[in-house]
Amino acid sequence: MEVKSRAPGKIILSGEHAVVHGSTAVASSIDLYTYVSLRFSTPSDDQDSLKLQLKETALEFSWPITRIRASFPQLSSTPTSCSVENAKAIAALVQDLNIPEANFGLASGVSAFLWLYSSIQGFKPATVLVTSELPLGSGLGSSASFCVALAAALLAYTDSVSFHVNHQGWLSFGEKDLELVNQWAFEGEKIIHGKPSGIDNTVSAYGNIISFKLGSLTHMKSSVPLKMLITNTKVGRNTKALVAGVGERMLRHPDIMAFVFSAVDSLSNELTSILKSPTPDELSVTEKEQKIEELMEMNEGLLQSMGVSHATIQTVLQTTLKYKLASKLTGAGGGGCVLTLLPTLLSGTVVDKVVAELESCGFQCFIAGIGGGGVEINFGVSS
Ligand SMILES: Nc1ncnc2c1ncn2[C@@H]1O[C@H](COP(=O)(O)OP(=O)(O)O)[C@@H](O)[C@H]1O
Ligand SMILES: C[C@@](O)(CCOP(=O)(O)O)CC(=O)O
Ligand SMILES: [Mg+2]
Repeated sequence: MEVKSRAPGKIILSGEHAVVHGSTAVASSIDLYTYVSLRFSTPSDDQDSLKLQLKETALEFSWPITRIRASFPQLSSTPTSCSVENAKAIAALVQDLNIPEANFGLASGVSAFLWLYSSIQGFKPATVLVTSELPLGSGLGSSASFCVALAAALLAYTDSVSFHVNHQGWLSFGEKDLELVNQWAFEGEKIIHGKPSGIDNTVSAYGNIISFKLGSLTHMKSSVPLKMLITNTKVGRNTKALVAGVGERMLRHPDIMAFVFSAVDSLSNELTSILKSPTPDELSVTEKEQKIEELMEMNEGLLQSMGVSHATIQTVLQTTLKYKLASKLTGAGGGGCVLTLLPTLLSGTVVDKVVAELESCGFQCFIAGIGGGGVEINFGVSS
């Protein structure tokens, strides 16, 4: 019995961090995925353990099922936050793995895995293989796509799940089941991020472009092509620490930060109406692109005032500005990835020049497809 799932990463077009404090944010799925293959052991495998293989790092972790069973005497089968007691049990299971120092960031992902696996599937021996096309810890939502793909694979075998056929053996979940995948993924994100808003797991589960505010969401199809250059500064950072840093700044300057978050809310609402309004209407694509560029610049300024920029992000901003292109960081900031809008009428020569200049700084540039579908599963492929 084997199932494979895939869940997309994301870019945040406006509103990161402020969304954690109740502002609206706009995000889109991208066509880079995390894949999870789940295979339950059969009696002939003679395997009484749970194995987790992380392909990119070539790491493999394994726990005897008896040990996992003893760690979680009581678990709820509906989406539940990990209690302090269970978090301690998970910490003990992870500590014994001796994860190499260079990969220590994976500990929170492994913890989320243990929580989701045990809660959803209980104590069945299995092998889970994870591969990802996303750079980890770069603002493209690898943590959320990991949790969504994991929750999807784990829920695929539960009774009464319904699917729609998509393409080439890939299936999508019915509405109710998709929301269950999303809720479990959110519980995983809590373990990795501490205080996530839920936007990343929601856009990874549902796909498309969404406008999101405290759990309420609007799906959209953009009326503007939205071609974004993604520049990875390759400076590693940790979303949990950056989100906590913004929270602390808010405690120090509550009145000022309330204005900043409110400005972001208005900005995301304006972006939502630009993206939703049909073209052609009173605004041409070029006029809409100019408005989006201005909103990106303003959002970047507000993100700087939250304290989540980085010297490398400033370098990307200054470089793209030389070519009259607008950029903003995406995701938690502090390094990670920066978005640059590539207007429809921009010549290929300019794109080549700006990419060459950014890459000469040691950054990595790419263009990802925006606004595709969300999580899918496949019962017919072997990894
Ligand atoms: N494929 C994966 N395998 C294991 N853990 C993962 C994977 N993808 C993400 N994670 C977990 O998520 C963390 C990165 O999440 P985060 O700091 O939120 O950055 P982002 O979500 O922007 O990539 C990693 O350090 C790891 O703990
Ligand atoms: C900063 C934040 O808005 C987005 C974080 O995204 P990422 O983990 O950096 O991809 C946090 C959140 O919304 O949960
Ligand atoms: Mg994340």
